[in-house]
Amino acid sequence: MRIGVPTEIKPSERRVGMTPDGVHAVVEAGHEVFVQDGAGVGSGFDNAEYVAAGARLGTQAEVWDTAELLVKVKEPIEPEYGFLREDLTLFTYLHLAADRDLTQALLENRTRSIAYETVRDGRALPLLTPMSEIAGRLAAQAAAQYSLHTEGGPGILLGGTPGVAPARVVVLGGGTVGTQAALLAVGLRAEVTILDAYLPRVRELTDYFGNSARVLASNPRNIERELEGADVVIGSVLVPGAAAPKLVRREHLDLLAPGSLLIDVAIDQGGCFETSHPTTYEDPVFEVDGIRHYCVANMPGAVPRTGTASLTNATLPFVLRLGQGIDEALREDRILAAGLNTEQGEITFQGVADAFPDLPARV
Ligand SMILES: NC(=O)C1=CN([C@@H]2O[C@H](COP(=O)(O)OP(=O)(O)OC[C@H]3O[C@@H](n4cnc5c(N)ncnc54)[C@H](O)[C@@H]3O)[C@@H](O)[C@H]2O)C=CC1
Ligand SMILES: CC(=O)C(=O)O
Repeated sequence: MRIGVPTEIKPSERRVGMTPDGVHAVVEAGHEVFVQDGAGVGSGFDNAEYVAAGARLGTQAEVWDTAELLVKVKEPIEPEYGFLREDLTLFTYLHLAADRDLTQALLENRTRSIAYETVRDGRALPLLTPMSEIAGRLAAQAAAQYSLHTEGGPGILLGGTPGVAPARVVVLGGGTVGTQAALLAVGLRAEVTILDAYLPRVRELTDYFGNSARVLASNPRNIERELEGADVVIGSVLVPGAAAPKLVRREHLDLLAPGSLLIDVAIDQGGCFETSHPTTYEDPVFEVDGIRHYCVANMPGAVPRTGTASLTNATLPFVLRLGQGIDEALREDRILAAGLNTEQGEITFQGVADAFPDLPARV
């Protein structure tokens, strides 16, 4: 199969769809891999490493136009829509429920798309998890950074100091992002509360964190009580593939401590705070009613060396499976089939169909 790996062009995105080691494994399996000239540089891989692994190098147009399967990191952005076509399968993060324009472009061009974030094995999301692990850790780092006076924050050390109380960090959604964010915040000695709506997860988190963090069932009253006086709120809920539920509304902002920070990691699915909108690393923070919002939609893009290696570890077995025949893989592999979001001009994923009831769907 002809497999393409283009350069990511989203602002501040330096990850790439495959490491040279990944390319080597795919070439060994008998496939042709076309990597865009310079695609790996931002992740620390130069052209020579890809060529040594068996890839051919090409321009953006050559890579997109020749690929049967295009392995990316981020969703195509507007300048890439012109490359979409019917005999192309996209394998990448898509977050379509939050992106009407891209959904329409995929449908109009009849492109088949498999979204990493909805590939699903029971409750596990094997291709979202590696980037969620990174984003969760980065969320705690961002909380520490943007609490500094020098970064426009209130001048709080998350862990406090002997005799001075630590910051209160509230984590909404205790899945992969939430757990990693809480772990680092606990490590910094902040006072951490995690809320999750799924009771078996609440039990797991309670056992896991012991006395180091409070774990509560998520409901509107518990959320309101925890927002009161919070210094940092990390939004990390997910209903896989669907638009994120808005758990914090504008009127809740008054409950927070002055100068506090909302970090909406779930922004890629539309965000779980009513006042959020996506930002990039070029201008990550904005203010609403005196409350700063950090809503970077590609947080792992800042750690491309870690991110690209971690992503390839997870995607490679699925790329090899698709390489054996995309139709067959989607028919026989229910984990991979859960990732199918669009095909032949129709939405094929329930959460995306629910977000855009006026667009053609087959779910
Ligand atoms: N901004 C970025 O760069 C990145 C964003 N993400 C996003 O972060 C979000 C979280 O991802 P994961 O942690 O991997 O998901 P996950 O599925 O591991 O965890 C989500 C948790 O939210 C809980 N939940 C669902 N509804 C809830 C509610 N109403 N109240 C409280 N908890 C609720 C679920 O029970 C689950 O435990 C996703 O939207 C994901 O796409 C992930 C990586 C990077
Ligand atoms: C999950 C995702 O969209 C990202 O890592 O950028």
